[in-house]
Amino acid sequence: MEAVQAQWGVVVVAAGRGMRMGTKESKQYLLLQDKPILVHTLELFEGMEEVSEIILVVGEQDVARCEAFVREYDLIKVKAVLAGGSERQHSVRIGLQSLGTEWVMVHDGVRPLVTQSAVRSCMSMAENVEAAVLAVPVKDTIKQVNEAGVIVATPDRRSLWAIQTPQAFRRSLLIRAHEQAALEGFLGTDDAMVVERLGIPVSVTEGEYTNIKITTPEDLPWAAFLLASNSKSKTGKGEKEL
Ligand SMILES: Nc1ccn([C@@H]2O[C@H](COP(=O)(O)OP(=O)(O)OP(=O)(O)O)[C@@H](O)[C@H]2O)c(=O)n1
Ligand SMILES: C[C@](O)(CO)[C@H](O)COP(=O)(O)O
Repeated sequence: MEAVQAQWGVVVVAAGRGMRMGTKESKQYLLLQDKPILVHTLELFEGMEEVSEIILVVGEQDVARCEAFVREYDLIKVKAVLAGGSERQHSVRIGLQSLGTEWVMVHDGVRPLVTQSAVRSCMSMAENVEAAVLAVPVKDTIKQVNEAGVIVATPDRRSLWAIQTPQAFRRSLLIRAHEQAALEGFLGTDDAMVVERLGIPVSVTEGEYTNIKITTPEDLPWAAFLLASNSKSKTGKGEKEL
């Protein structure tokens, strides 16, 4: 992997309500090791020398408490905490408008387990090709199923990847793609989609299966376990158990 050359900005989107998690508190504020999931995510980017600014996008009702987190956890790279939109894509667009760097990543606030080395691979790839996303090859056989619950197709697994964040782009490209999508009323579930539809290639960088998006209740114990394993490997205490 080539070294990352540029200084990067990150939009961390965390304005969702977490309907699939079903908790009263939005999932990004649930605690793991006594710290909100969102703070774990922010600290990962705060600690990277290639990252110079972070824009945090949250629910309107959560702006004040997130500004308090920024102070409490000394997140000096967080330049603004903004109120997001009704869809993830709207939240990204709002965040992008406030970033000043030539290169940007978009990351889900609820993916706290991404590693700095995976982020670096993605940035490095994007600096070469303009647009790159982290992803992992799917391990299961995937079926397309109709409304009656009957299998209608089995796509070739060798071409299937599960897409993660961060997703990394030259900022001007991503802004143009989002403006076009907004103009045409296109709504996708990730940022690669808004770029792909312009006919611009987006490259996949192989990431890690542990970069889970905390989405449903069974993800929480798994995330807690992974976080504990990360802390152990950092201190060297977990080697025997592995
Ligand atoms: N209007 C929205 C919707 C989602 N997100 C963020 O996008 C990320 C990925 O979305 P997802 O896991 O789908 O989160 P939620 O929308 O909160 O979950 P759900 O779909 O279960 O309601 C999350 O960090 C979420 O907070 C956002 O910033 N603005
Ligand atoms: C961007 C993303 O994390 C890629 O997997 C995901 O698409 C966003 O969340 P959702 O679960 O699709 O709403």
